[in-house]
Amino acid sequence: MSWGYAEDNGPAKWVANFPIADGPRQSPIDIVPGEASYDAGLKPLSIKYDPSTCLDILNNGHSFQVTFVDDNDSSTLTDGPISGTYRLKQFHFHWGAADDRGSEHTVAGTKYAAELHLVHWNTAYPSFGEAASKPDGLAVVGVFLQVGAENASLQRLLDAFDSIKTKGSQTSFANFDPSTMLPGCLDYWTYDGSLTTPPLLESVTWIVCKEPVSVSPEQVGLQRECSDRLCAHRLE
Ligand SMILES: COCCCN1C=C(N)c2cc(S(N)(=O)=O)sc2S1(=O)=O
Ligand SMILES: [Zn+2]
Repeated sequence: MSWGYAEDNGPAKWVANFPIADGPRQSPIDIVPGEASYDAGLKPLSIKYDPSTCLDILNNGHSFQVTFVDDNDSSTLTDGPISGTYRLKQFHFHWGAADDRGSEHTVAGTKYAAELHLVHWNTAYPSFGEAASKPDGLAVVGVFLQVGAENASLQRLLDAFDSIKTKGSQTSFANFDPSTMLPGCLDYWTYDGSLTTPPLLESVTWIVCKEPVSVSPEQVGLQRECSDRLCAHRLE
């Protein structure tokens, strides 16, 4: 039985096959702004994405994921809390069964409708696979999605959904600029954590944007409706 979000294979059961679930730096967490310390030494994020590195969109069975060419420094994350250059590898979303839940991180207990994760790996290591197991190997930028105005950038992704209905299917997806998914203000919280799904590796510097972006109720509904076909998880 592989991991998922049902009663018999959900987060409470992951520790059986992935003991690191009980580790010291597991994600997601509840971010309590009042308890976060301000670090004047932290720099603003420097994000530079090249749409031509966008490769394909695939249904990995838990969500849909847009993968990028990462054999050069065309799409990178630098500065912020990290040192060195991290390359964009993929982005994906987490959403739930209803508009009032779906995000993985919460802010003082508040859940958002969904959460975007932009996954980058440290070029100090020879490959993504190598980096994924190092304590400073990955940096994931998290963006909360809240229900409101329609998100034109997300619509292009949702339109691509129709061609990846079954688990494991993928289709080419070109010239998408993920920076169109970022909020106007890139203020962030940061902490050392892990992958939020198995293998739960404790290799992620989390960079969670304070400002959410909007999605329309129809778009969240479409994402949810498609999630049945994507056999994506239901957080509750
Ligand atoms: C060699 O590859 C091992 C890890 C591969 N990945 C597996 C995940 N479960 C995963 C979860 C991620 S999340 N939800 O914490 O961003 S990113 C990510 S991932 O880095 O793409
Ligand atoms: Zn994720």
